[in-house]
Amino acid sequence: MRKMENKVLPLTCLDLANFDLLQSAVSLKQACMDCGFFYVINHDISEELKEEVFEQSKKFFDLPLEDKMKALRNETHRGYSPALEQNQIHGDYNKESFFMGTEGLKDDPLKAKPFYRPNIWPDSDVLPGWRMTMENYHQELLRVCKAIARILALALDLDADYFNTSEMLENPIAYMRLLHYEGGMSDSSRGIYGCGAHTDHGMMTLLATDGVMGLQICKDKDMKPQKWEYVPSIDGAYIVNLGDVLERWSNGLFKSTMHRVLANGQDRYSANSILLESKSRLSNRMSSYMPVRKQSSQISSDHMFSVSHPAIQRIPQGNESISGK
Ligand SMILES: O=C(O)CCC(=O)C(=O)O
Ligand SMILES: [Fe+2]
Repeated sequence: MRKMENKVLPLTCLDLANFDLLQSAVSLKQACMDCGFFYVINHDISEELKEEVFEQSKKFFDLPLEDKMKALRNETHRGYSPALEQNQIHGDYNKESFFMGTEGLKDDPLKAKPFYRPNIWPDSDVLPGWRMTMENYHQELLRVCKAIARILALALDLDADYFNTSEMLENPIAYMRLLHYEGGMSDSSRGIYGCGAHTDHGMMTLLATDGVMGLQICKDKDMKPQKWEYVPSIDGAYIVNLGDVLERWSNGLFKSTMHRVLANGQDRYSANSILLESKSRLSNRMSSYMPVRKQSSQISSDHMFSVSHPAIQRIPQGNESISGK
């Protein structure tokens, strides 16, 4: 088995209590261009709620498999996904998960769309209060995502509320996932990981873990040999990473960085929320988004085509200042 590298990566910390949004945007821009991973603090999600989520999550995963299978994941990607069902680049090892998404409100035409269908829940007699805790937490994560989106918009030289419109984040497609990695050891030589190397597909992901180390990122996937660095969890902070949607919109300026989870023999629990926005999924991308020329090698070759958001036609590069609006 290959020796695991223990290097820990220092990351930018975005403080949502900082009133100087432009100052936040400047340091966030640098973090987004560097690796797209950062921490967020002063988000106002209570520790009690987060602890309750992890407790309830553990209760669910501790249920007998036959009970968990009653909430089996359906075609709209909601519900329970047993271990070894999800294969990414290499097989994920002993990872089980539970998915929930945003639901359309009563009489909302969006309700008919697959991304807004009803969730699947464990039996409330078996896990009382479970649904309410998760719905509450999901709303809180969305609130934080929207606050981060304002600063990301400023970092892209757009209006702070650019993403917070009814077409975009006011009706977001947002999934929350509870994850449980059950013991086991990763073995790179056999391609066995807690979670194989991947980038996230959405706009951004917010992640909380139970503190057991495992998440690693690879800033340069073309470097040989690849260098993987640990991203530890920090008390009171969430880990945020940008996904492929934002990398495309920004013409590759902002990074959706490859990451994976190593299993180190211990059980590990995490919860993440992946935020998409509604328009890119519900309408034809090519008619909504203007195709632009690729910017040198900034866009990875596995992207079929490059689309940038119409408003993001020219993003200040490197040291150029952000004007704010
Ligand atoms: O569990 C983790 O720490 C991260 C999992 C992850 O990257 C994902 O689910 O996309
Ligand atoms: Fe991920």
